[in-house]
Amino acid sequence: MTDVLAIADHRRGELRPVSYELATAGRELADATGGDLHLAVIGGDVESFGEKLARDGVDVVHTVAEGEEFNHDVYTQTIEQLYAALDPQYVLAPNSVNGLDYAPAVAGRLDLPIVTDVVGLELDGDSLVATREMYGGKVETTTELDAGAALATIREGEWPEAEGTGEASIEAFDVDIDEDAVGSTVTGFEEVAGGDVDISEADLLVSIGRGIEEEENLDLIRDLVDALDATLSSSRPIVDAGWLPANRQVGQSGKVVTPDVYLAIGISGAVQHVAGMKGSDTIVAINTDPNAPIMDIADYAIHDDLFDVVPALIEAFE
Ligand SMILES: Cc1cc2nc3c(=O)[nH]c(=O)nc-3n(C[C@H](O)[C@H](O)[C@H](O)COP(=O)(O)OP(=O)(O)OC[C@H]3O[C@@H](n4cnc5c(N)ncnc54)[C@H](O)[C@@H]3O)c2cc1C
Repeated sequence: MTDVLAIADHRRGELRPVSYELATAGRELADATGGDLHLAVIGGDVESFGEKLARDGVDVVHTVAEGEEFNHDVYTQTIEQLYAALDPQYVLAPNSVNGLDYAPAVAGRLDLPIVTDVVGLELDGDSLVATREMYGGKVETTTELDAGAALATIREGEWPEAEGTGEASIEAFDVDIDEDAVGSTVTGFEEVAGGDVDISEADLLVSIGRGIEEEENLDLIRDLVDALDATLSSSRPIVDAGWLPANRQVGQSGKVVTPDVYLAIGISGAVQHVAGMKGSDTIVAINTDPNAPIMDIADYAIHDDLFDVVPALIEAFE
């Protein structure tokens, strides 16, 4: 009982990036326990998902052909049966909408301690030590679980995605679902306003904050977005003001994004914002305040007025 079982996440026909992050977190934990990493994908196009998930560090990918979309009862029953068959020490799930739906139920059924929204995991002797954030990221806490087994949900964007093509075997797992206990099904999706864009999938984000001052200045920013062929996102005040829809918000109460480039324009870098974008590969910040927290984490900090810099960037990129 030293293995780790991680559960991949998918929605609307696509594997979510956290699936590959789970592979990294699971590998690290399995290295510490001395066990194997099992990565399971439940439902959807399991054949193609299985191949995609067979990345470096994964020992076995278990594919469970049960339905297309997430279903609470199918997931809880399946994970219970995977647990019985594989006897893992630890179970990892995403701290996503789906993960938070089924993980507590699974922990209850398996009588496992659960720790959610984890940003770090390590072993200390026989104890699992989980790092979590409190007070909007201002305080880090550690939770020590010494039960010898546990379930943890990991925060998206905290571990790098596993890469490469490993030597994982891909095995179909036959599950016996009690249909009488399946109480709900996904019948469809309804987009919220502006829901056509998923900023968490973007490679290049132009993100704006209160520094743009007025809604009409969005036109200037949209010109830059077009010139860069980028995707527009924002800090929370922009959404609160109704200038952009909620699906554009980056941060603790918005989305976690991990683009190749994050261009922060007139954003101060409050902890709640940084929680959503610190996993970006390259951070570029434009700010008149050299002491703004965003300047500390920026790879390129442009200490200047955005109303001078943005037109110059548009001209250069057009
Ligand atoms: C529970 C909770 C959850 C939250 N969740 C989120 C979240 O998910 N996402 C989020 O973003 N926030 C969130 N917040 C809010 C967060 O605390 C900050 O208030 C917010 O991120 C600040 O947004 P901002 O950087 O756009 O604005 P400000 O902090 O006002 O920063 C504006 C920046 O623009 C710069 N600036 C001004 N004029 C110019 C100019 N002409 N040129 C260049 N720079 C200029 C200023 O120097 C300043 O640094 C949350 C808060 C709480 C309490």
